[in-house]
Amino acid sequence: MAEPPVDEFALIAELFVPLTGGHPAARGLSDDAAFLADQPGCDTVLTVDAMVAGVHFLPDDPPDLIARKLVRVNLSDLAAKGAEPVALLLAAAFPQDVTAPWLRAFAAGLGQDLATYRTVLIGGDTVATPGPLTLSLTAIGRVAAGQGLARSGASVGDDIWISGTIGDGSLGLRAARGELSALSDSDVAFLADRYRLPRPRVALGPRLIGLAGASMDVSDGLVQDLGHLCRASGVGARIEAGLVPLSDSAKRAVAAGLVTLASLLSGGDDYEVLFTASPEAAFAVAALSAELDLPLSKIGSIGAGTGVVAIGSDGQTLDPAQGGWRHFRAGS
Ligand SMILES: Nc1ncnc2c1ncn2[C@@H]1O[C@H](COP(=O)(O)OP(=O)(O)OP(=O)(O)O)[C@@H](O)[C@H]1O
Ligand SMILES: Cc1ncc(C[n+]2csc(CCOP(=O)(O)O)c2C)c(N)n1
Ligand SMILES: [Mg+2]
Ligand SMILES: [Mg+2]
Ligand SMILES: [Mg+2]
Repeated sequence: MAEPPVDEFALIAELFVPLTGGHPAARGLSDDAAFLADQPGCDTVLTVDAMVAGVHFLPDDPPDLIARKLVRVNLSDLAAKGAEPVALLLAAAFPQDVTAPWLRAFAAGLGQDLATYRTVLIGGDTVATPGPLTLSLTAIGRVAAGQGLARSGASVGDDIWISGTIGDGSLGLRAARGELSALSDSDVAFLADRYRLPRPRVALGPRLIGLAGASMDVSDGLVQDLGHLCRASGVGARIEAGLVPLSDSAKRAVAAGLVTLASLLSGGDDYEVLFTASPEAAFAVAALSAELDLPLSKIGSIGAGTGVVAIGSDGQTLDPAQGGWRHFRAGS
C-alpha cells in the first residue's frame, strides 16, 4: 500500500523534530534560527561538508547510508581538530520526485548515527531541486579553549602517523560499481561498505590533544592532504609507501593488479586521521593505538623544505597520479 505523501513541513515536524532529542537549542525546529548556549572554557569548532549524488555517493545508494555518510564525513573533520560533536545543521535539496519511503529511510539513518555519535539536529533548511540530491551538513563541536588541533602544527623531525587503513574508500567505490568482480564477494562487500560508511575517528581525535603537532583528516587523498598539512606548517614530508597501512582486501586488490599502491595513496574517501608527533611521543602513540584498538601507523617524517615525496619499496619516488581529488579546475 502506498504511503501518504510527506510534504516539506511534515518532513520537518514528523521526521526531523525527533532528531533534535528535545535539545533546547533546536527550539522544536519551529523558529527562524537555533540558539546554542556558550560553554565557558571551550572553543566552538565549526565545519561544513556537502555531498552531491553522483559526486560523493552513488545515486542509488540506500538513503539511510547516504545520511550516515553525511554525518560521518563531517564528524571526521571535528575529530581531526580534537573536538567532540555538539550539534548539527542540515541543508537538504531533494529532487522533486523523492518518495516518502525514501525520506523516512533517510531520516532513520540520520537518527541512527546521531544516536551512535551522541549528537542532535538543531536546525537546517529543506528545498527542492531540479538537479541531483544535494546535502550539506554543518557540524558544531567543542574543544577546551585553545587546545584544538591545527594543520599548521607540524615541526621538522616529527613523525607522520595515519589511523586505520588507506585506500579502502576509493577501492570501495569501484567495488560498489561492480568493477572488482575479480575479488571475492567478502572483499567486495568489505570495500563497498567502507566507501558507503566511513568510520570517523571520533575516539582518537580528542586523545591527540597534547600528543599531536598537526592533525587533519584525509578525505581527498593521502598525498594531497599531507601536502595541505605541509603547506599550512611550512614544512615538507617524506613518506614510505610500504609503511602505509592497507586492509587485507586492499592488499589482495594490489596483488591481483586491480589497482596500484600509488593510486591508493591519492584515491580519497579515507576519512582517517593524519597527524604528526615528535619521535619522543612514539611510545604514547603506540599505547593509544592499543587502548583504542585502532591501528596507528608511522608512515614517514617531516623535513625542511616543501612538498610531499612518496618513496616506493624499490627506493624510487612514486608518482601518485594527481595526488588527490579536486572538484574542478575552472577555465575561461
Ligand atoms: N565555499 C567556501 N567558503 C569558505 N570557505 C571554504 C569554502 N570551501 C572550503 N572552504 C575552506 O577551505 C578550507 C579547506 O576546505 P576543504 O573542504 O578542502 O577541507 P576538508 O573539509 O577538510 O576537506 P574535504 O572537503 O575533502 O572533506 C577550510 O578552511 C574550509 O572552511
Ligand atoms: C560517485 C563518486 N565518485 C567519486 C567519488 C570520489 N570523491 C568525490 S568527492 C571526494 C573528496 C571528498 O569530498 P569533498 O572534498 O567534497 O569533501 C572524493 C574522493 C565519490 N566519493 N563518489
Ligand atoms: Mg570540506
Ligand atoms: Mg571534510
Ligand atoms: Mg578535513
